[in-house]
Amino acid sequence: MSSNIVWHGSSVSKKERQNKNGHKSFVLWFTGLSGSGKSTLANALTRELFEDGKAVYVLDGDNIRHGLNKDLGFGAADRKENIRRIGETAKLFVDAGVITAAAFISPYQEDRENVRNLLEEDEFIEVYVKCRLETCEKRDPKGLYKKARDGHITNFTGVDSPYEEPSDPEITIETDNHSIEQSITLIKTHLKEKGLL
Ligand SMILES: Nc1ncnc2c1ncn2[C@@H]1O[C@H](COP(=O)(O)OS(=O)(=O)O)[C@@H](OP(=O)(O)O)[C@H]1O
Ligand SMILES: Nc1ncnc2c1ncn2[C@@H]1O[C@H](COP(=O)(O)OP(=O)(O)O)[C@@H](O)[C@H]1O
Repeated sequence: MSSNIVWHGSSVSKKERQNKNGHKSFVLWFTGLSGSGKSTLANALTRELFEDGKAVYVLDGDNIRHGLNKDLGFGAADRKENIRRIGETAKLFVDAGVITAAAFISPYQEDRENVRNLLEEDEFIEVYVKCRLETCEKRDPKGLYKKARDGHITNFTGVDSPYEEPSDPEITIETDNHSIEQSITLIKTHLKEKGLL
């Protein structure tokens, strides 16, 4: 919709920022059902990387929906716009030299692929936080599944709104079977193998 706009180059490049920080910048995109463990893993990993001197930030669904995306709901079009804006935000963080952990249900494969395509190769690492609906519902950390089953919330992912599993994620964590510590180790091992840590 915008016209008559011209891109301005930056006086400090992404590479220079990465060199100053002493590491590459990229997005770890945690996707999965509500209660699967996205926020827990994003925050635990970020804490460890922060202690290790890395520049890190977490973008989290609940938090972003308090501010930047407070105008969006949970219908398919709004979820798409939610992920589009987060993708653009994550790209800015990567440009700023920051390791960015994004924790969003992001239920649609196409929307996740659009974010991947915004970034360079190796800058988007899809982490499928895989967990059986039954387990997520048992955990129900915010009581939302109960509300959805009782009909107080509609369009709830896994109940009356779809979740499309990633077809080829870089990392799959099965939080039914792995502890939080094991899950973090799996992610760090992948990042080291790829030369990102
Ligand atoms: N209808 C419905 N469906 C799913 N989730 C709901 C809904 N209503 C509120 N919530 C709460 O919002 C969090 C999900 O926001 P996201 O921005 O990650 O969702 S999405 O990516 O746009 O699908 C989600 O957070 P997590 O539980 O951390 O996934 C819920 O706390
Ligand atoms: N391996 C694991 N990884 C992440 N969370 C786990 C794991 N095992 C159990 N949990 C628990 O599951 C819950 C996940 O909640 P949360 O991180 O808010 O999920 P989400 O952000 O996907 O909605 C937390 O109470 C967490 O302690």
